[in-house]
Amino acid sequence: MDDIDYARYDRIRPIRWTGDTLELLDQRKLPFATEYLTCTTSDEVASAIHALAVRGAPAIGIAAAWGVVLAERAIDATDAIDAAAKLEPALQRLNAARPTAVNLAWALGRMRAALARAGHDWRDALEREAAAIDTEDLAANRRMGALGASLIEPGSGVLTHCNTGSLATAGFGTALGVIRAGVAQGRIDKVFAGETRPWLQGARLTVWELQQDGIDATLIADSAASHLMKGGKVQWVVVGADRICANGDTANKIGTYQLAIAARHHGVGFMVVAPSSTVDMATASGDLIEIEERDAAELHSVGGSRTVAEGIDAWNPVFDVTPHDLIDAIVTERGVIRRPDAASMRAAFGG
Ligand SMILES: CSC[C@H](O)[C@@H](O)C(=O)COP(=O)(O)O
Repeated sequence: MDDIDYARYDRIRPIRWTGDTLELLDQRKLPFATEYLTCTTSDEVASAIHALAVRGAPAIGIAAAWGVVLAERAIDATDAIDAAAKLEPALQRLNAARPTAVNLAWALGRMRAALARAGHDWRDALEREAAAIDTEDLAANRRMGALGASLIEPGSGVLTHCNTGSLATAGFGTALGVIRAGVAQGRIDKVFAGETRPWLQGARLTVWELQQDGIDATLIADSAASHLMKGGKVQWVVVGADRICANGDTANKIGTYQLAIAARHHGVGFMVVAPSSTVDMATASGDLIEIEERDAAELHSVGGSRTVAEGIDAWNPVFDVTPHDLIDAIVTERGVIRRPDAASMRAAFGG
């Protein structure tokens, strides 16, 4: 199953820990400038998450974990218990940076737990935990790539949405990892990527990432997706997730829900690919997920140039929820759940 040369996908590193600082590849400037933002405090990391300098559910969890290490460097504490109390305000500010992707709260929960277990070496324990979160995410992505690709018949076309690649994760990607594996194995002949308005993660990031790998991808306007499916050009829609609930309902980038509806209408498969850190068994269904709403200014302009008359109102929810019954497969590093529902999710993840 593992016949993939992973090293060729290692070129893009969105998150670099230097030992003293956290360097984040500034995704607001891609694809035309490759610049790293240097964070020396946890509040700088929280701001970078909020401003989308670093984005993508797994990546914001990893960045936040390193943010806790930066917070640890700034405090004096007598022991791990004292440190936990002193670090908590910084953890809460990191947690508040973005609401929808559960990976952020999950990573901070792991950092709290690591501190609670630690002895006198609590500073090293926090650094080891952040590194483990990073390493485990890369391993999960590689595993999901192989599992997800195995569902795709040779000669298929796929459509993806937003950016779920190296930029959104520790490397290789979630949905984009499946696409990379599927192309490497000769299963996928054709890749389409939606622009992903308004922030254009697909147009600015996904097709650029695939170009770095030498994988041809065709960009489409988000509004061209149903027409593409009707023409029989894609057999699977492959997307990531920001939060998967206990019944399989899945929050992902705005526009995902309408892709799932169109896919079902056209007999196209719909696959969600995300690490188990994106699974939230404490949230029963998608109705309970807080959907982030961002500034209307993201809709008023394109590339910094105003496109909308002054005085026009705009509504900018940046995620939506795909009901579980529109999902054909959820792929995590723990395996594939076909036609997910509360029972199959419980069987896979407990709770
Ligand atoms: C692998 S990241 C999770 C999602 O699949 C991704 O597409 C997404 O929605 C990210 O949202 P973003 O707002 O760019 O952080």
